[in-house]
Amino acid sequence: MKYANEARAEGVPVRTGEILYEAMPWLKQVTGKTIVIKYGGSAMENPQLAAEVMADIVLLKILGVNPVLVHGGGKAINRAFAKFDLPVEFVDGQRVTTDDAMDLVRMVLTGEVNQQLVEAMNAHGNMGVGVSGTDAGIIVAEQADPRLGRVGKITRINTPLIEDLVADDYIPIIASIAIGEDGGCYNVNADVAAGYIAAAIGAHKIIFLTDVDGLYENYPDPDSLIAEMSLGEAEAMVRGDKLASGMIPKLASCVRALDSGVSAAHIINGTVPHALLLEMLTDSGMGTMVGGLASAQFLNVSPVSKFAAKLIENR
Ligand SMILES: Nc1ncnc2c1ncn2[C@@H]1O[C@H](COP(=O)(O)OP(=O)(O)O)[C@@H](O)[C@H]1O
Ligand SMILES: CC(=O)N[C@@H](CCC(=O)OP(=O)(O)O)C(=O)O
Repeated sequence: MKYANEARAEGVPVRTGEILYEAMPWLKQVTGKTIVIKYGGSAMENPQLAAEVMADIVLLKILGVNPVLVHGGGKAINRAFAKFDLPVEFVDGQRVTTDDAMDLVRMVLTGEVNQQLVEAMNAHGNMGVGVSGTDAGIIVAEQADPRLGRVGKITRINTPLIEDLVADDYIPIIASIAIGEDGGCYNVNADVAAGYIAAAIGAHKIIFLTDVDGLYENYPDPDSLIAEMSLGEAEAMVRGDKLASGMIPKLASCVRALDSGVSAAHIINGTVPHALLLEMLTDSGMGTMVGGLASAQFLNVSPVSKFAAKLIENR
């Protein structure tokens, strides 16, 4: 037997109840909704953290959210390229991919990264289903530019498999490989794939988990980290020349998703423990939110303004 006083003396956190309660308004906004989560290779480097991200996604599912995970694995691909002495070259955030390199990219994304995520997620109940974008023709593409080799430009998303998995309460884990209109397969940037998928399935939100705190207007000046920006501001930034490699496809994807009716796009730091939960279920939120607001503001704005922004976003 144990007395209640002893339990308290061991430090039952009084704040826990308040924290759980704080989640209620946010949960009401997202429960039953489909959220596309793009998990980038940069934020997956620590396997322990990656396992925690998978656990958080399962928790969101248990709470009634329908997550659809789209993943990259650029760093793992770079390592494989180094092993086979293949040159790593990017043009506007897209990897130049020869025919031989394509086999390696597919092997790493579908055979290695995808299955690691499935394994980590399914340690918490068998909800995760790993698929390649080629399965059931989820991602269909054609050659983007002959100079990039087998890099795909997405022409279509076939949604039935994703929708069936979600309806059956599974969590799709999708590797960014596309089936070619002309046969074969294509390497598709995972940010781009996530934006197209979010648009095609009519997701409520899209969240990019990366390895920086969000989008910086003048990277890496810490004072230029953007808390909120409108669709118009994001479009202007994509058209401008300030964005560097990794953020070009991410912000362009935010724009595509918002243009297609997704209510908000977030770029957050996936290396912060429980970043997804903090963004989705707390008053403070995290990172950069695109959409729903008229003008860009920086992170040192008062928390009240972020709170108001969230309310507007969720209308
Ligand atoms: N304006 C910017 N704001 C934030 N990060 C930027 C910016 N420009 C370039 N970056 C770089 O983008 C990287 C994230 O993109 P990337 O490496 O492709 O990540 P992921 O694997 O998550 O897709 C950051 O680590 C950072 O170095
Ligand atoms: C065409 C293209 O660039 N494809 C990407 C696919 C993986 C990816 O996008 O990974 P991250 O999300 O980690 O960046 C690549 O080969 O790196």
